[in-house]
Amino acid sequence: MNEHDTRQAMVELGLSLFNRGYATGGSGNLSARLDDGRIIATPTNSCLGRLQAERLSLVDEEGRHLQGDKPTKELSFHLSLYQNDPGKRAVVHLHCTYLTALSCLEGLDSSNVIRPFTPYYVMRVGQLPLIPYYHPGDERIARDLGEQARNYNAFLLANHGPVVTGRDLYHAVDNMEELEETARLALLLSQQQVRYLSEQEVLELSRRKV
Ligand SMILES: O=C(CO)COP(=O)(O)O
Ligand SMILES: [Zn+2]
Repeated sequence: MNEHDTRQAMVELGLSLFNRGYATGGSGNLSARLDDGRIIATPTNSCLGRLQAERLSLVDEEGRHLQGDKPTKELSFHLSLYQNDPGKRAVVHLHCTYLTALSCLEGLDSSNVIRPFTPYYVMRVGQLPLIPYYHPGDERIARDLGEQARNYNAFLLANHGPVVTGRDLYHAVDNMEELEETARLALLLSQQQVRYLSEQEVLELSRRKV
């Protein structure tokens, strides 16, 4: 996608996420890496439902501000994901209700917060590691995500919310929506006897990534 189309996609997807309640108020941020390595990111304190294409922040690979409004305070973790895994071309961070609820629970399995029970969770996300709590904008989020970037395409920030990546913005948003619905189901089923997918079933699904 060229710069113009990326800007349009960011505005369109931000509005769509906002209109369907995945993003509220001024929380969350989006970014996408262009072919030349520059990055378009949502400005800090912006409402994802009211983004303007020409005001989106443009930064270089090192995060130097080139154009537009001041970028998100989470720019460092977006950059760290791109720098550590060239396959990642878009990053979506939200405070969506069910994943954020999950991120506040005690006793989570930090290697994989959601044990697989539906195919698309495995096919789109696979595993969801938990990142310890740090305040929003803390450089340690960037450090931890960078260390694990190659191995995962989604992360859950403890007491905060999810970070999901993709090969473009549409892919990252679709992955995020699948993950949020999976968290909703996990909480809905928390008092029920769930038949989890077997190791063999998970292995077979992980070869069918979408
Ligand atoms: O979600 C957020 C912080 O974690 C929102 O921050 P920004 O408004 O700076 O993007
Ligand atoms: Zn946040």
